[in-house]
Amino acid sequence: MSPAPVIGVAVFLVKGGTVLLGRRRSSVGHGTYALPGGHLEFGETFEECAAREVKEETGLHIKDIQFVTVTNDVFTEAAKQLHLVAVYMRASLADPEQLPQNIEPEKCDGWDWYDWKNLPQPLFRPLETVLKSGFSPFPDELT
Ligand SMILES: Nc1nc2c([nH]c(=O)n2[C@H]2C[C@H](O)[C@@H](COP(=O)(O)OP(=O)(O)OP(=O)(O)O)O2)c(=O)[nH]1
Ligand SMILES: [Mg+2]
Repeated sequence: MSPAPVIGVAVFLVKGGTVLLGRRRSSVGHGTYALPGGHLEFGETFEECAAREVKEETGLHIKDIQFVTVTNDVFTEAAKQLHLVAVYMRASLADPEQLPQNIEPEKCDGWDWYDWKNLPQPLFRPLETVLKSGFSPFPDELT
């Protein structure tokens, strides 16, 4: 039988015209740039999951957490079949001075801020899907 779809929550953490990205070391999307995020746990709201995952992966505290968009991707070429629903949230730093730390180096090569108009390549496929749809995490006045 096919495995059940998995629910991920990913966060567009924005600062000026930049977003926080890290290169994945996980088997799914290894070597691609992705947003901080992780799997929704039982009983969590999307906002709770976003705040928890960003804290666990980068040490950063976030605020103004809002739902922005959702993707639905099926990875069939991987050894393990994966159907991924990702809920994207947007947030900002609770303290603009706080710096990201690479708390889970086995999962990520490190975090950095990237200009939205000049993103690194390759991007994690679900994130690529979001971009291709024309989505921007920035309010009109910043783009
Ligand atoms: N981190 C992250 N995950 C994403 C993005 N887009 C997307 O579909 N996802 C999906 C992939 C995963 O199946 C799911 C969770 O992300 P993850 O692979 O970082 O999971 P994780 O190990 O940090 O989570 P956990 O099992 O510790 O809770 O969300 C994205 O841009 N960033
Ligand atoms: Mg993660």
